[in-house]
Amino acid sequence: MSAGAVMINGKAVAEMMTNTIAREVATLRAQGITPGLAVVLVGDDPASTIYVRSKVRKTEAVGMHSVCHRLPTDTTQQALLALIHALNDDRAIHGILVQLPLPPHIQRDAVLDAIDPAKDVDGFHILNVGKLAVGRTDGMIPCTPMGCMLLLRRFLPSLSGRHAVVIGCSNIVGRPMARLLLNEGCTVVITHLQTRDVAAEARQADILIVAAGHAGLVRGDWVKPGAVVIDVGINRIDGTNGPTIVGDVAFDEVADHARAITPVPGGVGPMTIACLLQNTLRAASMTTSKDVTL
Ligand SMILES: Nc1nc(=O)c2c([nH]1)NC[C@@H]1CN(c3ccc(C(=O)N[C@@H](CCC(=O)O)C(=O)O)cc3)C=[N+]21
Repeated sequence: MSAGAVMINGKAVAEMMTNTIAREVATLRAQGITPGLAVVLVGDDPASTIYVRSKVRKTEAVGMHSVCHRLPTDTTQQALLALIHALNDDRAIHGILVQLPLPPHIQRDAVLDAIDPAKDVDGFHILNVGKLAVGRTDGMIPCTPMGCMLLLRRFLPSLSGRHAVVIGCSNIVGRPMARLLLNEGCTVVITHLQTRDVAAEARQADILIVAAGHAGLVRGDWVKPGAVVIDVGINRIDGTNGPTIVGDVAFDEVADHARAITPVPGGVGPMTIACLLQNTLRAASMTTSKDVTL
C-alpha cells in the first residue's frame, strides 16, 4: 500500500467478534441452549459450496450446532419450502440461511418469506426488510451491511451528518446498507446502473461503500481525500499467478486518497460470517426469554 490510508483489518475484527461470540455460546450452553444454524444450499455452484463449507466450519468453531442441507439443482420449490417449514419447527435450529443465488426455477422471495422471521439470520425476510426500512431496531440485520457498519464505527465514532454514497442497490447489500446509514444520521446517496455520473457522486462521499460487483470500478480520482472506503466486492479474476480475488476498488490508487480502506480479501468478507454468527446467537438468546414456562 502506498500512501497514508489506514488498512481496516476486517479479518482481525471478525476474529475478536468470534472470540466474544464463542464465550457467549458457552454461557448459553451452560443454560441448556446450544445455538443452531441450518444452511441450505441448492445446486453445486463451486463458489457457493466453498462459502457454505466455511460457514459450517466457523459455526462449529464457536461451539454452535451446525446443519448443512445440500439439495440437487433440480429440487422443486415445493420440496425446498417443505424443508424450510421443517427447520422453522425444529427447536434445535435458531437460524436458517438459504444460500443465494437460487436456481432460476425457484422464486427467491417465496423461499425467503417462508423462513420464520425470528430465525431469518440473513435479514432477508420481508418483515425484517420492512423493520429496517422504517428504522426499527428489533429486526434481523443483513450480515454484510451489518459488518460494514461495525467496521465504519471503528474509524468514525459518529456517523451523524456524514455524506455517505453507496454504489450498488442490491437487496442483499446496497439497499440495506443505505438504510442502516440513514438510520445512523448520514445523508445517503445510492448509485446504480442508471446513475448518470457515478464518479461525480462518489467524489462527494465522506463514506464510500462499494457493492457493485465490478472489479476495480472505483479509481483513485473517484475518492475525496480523507474518505473512508469500504469495498464489498468479491471478484474472482485470472491474474498472472493464477486465480485471485479482488474487490470493486482499485486498492493502491484509492489508498493514496482515502483515510481508511478495507482490503479484499480480509475486509468485509470475514465480517459477514462473524455477523451471521452474531445473528444466530441473538436468535438463540431470544428463545430463552420467549420460552419461559410458568
Ligand atoms: N443467503 C446468503 N447469505 C450470504 O451471506 C451469502 C449468500 N447467500 N451467497 C453468497 C454471498 C457471499 N458471501 C460471502 C461471505 C464471506 C466471504 C468471505 O469470508 N470472504 C473472505 C475470503 C475470500 C475467499 O478467499 O474466497 C474474504 O473476503 O477475506 C465471502 C463471501 C456470503 N453470501
